[in-house]
Amino acid sequence: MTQIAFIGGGNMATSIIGGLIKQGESKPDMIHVSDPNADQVQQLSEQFGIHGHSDNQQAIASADVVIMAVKPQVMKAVLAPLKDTLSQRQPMLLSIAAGISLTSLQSWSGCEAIVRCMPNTPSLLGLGASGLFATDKVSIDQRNIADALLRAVGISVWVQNEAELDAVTAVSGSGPAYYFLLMEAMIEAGKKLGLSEETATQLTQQTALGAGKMAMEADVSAAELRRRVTSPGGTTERAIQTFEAAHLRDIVEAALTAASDRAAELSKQLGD
Ligand SMILES: NC(=O)C1=CN([C@@H]2O[C@H](COP(=O)(O)OP(=O)(O)OC[C@H]3O[C@@H](n4cnc5c(N)ncnc54)[C@H](OP(=O)(O)O)[C@@H]3O)[C@@H](O)[C@H]2O)C=CC1
Ligand SMILES: O=C(O)[C@@H]1CCC=N1
Repeated sequence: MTQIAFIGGGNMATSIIGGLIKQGESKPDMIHVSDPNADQVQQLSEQFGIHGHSDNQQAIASADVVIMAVKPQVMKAVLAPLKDTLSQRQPMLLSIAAGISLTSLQSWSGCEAIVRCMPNTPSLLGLGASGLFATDKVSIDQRNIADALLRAVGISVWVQNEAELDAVTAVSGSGPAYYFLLMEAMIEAGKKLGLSEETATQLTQQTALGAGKMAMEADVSAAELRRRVTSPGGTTERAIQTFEAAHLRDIVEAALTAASDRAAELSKQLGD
């Protein structure tokens, strides 16, 4: 079975480790994690029964796959002391960092087989959405391993060129935050209309879940599902008119463009 090392044991690593174990995709004994925060390492080892390390070198010592789950800003510094070992051992490197290019990852790690991936936090529940892109040095077997790792926590989609990962970041990487923002706003508005916080929260959460599930399961578009809620001359029509008058679609486009631009900017700022 594949030995996996996570460098960085934060939010995303926790989500993916949880998914891998829950789905039986990996045995706890085959997973190593390293993080400077000793409490975090202890918590992960206790929760999942995996090997915890404070030293990144120890974590990667026998890894077939090294998953880089640190913030983009520290990626170069984290890889520098590992470069000799990685160059010599040549595991597959899988980076989940926003906006760190394959060229930078290759030059900082010395690895040849590299997969860039953009997951999202619902991976914790097995409901993640990940975009992946691989160098041509990644073998079919390694590609299948990367795909299986991410499919253990949701769906995986391979993109055709590296630049598309910036768009994936904007749509699904950051996407959960947009839905949470809308939920925050609906709960606030519900309270202003007289509901208790608890009731507004319950109704908003269940409505988000129901709408998401309907969109997934229906054989018609989101636009058609929206039309079916919208009675002519009714309440939804008024709300939708209000959103359209405030140019919601333009706002969404501007927000996603800003996220995608930021991913590209990070790659320029943090690259060599
Ligand atoms: N959060 C999200 O929704 C998504 C995040 N990503 C990407 O995932 C990556 C991780 O994000 P996220 O999990 O949210 O971030 P977190 O900050 O939760 O996790 C990063 C972890 O790396 C640790 N770390 C810092 N320095 C080192 C080091 N030298 N060696 C080992 N570990 C180290 C941090 O420790 P400490 O806190 O002590 O510094 C922290 O625990 C980022 O690159 C981000 O772009 C991708 C998709 C979605
Ligand atoms: O906000 C970020 O930069 C990371 C990448 C996608 C989600 N979180």
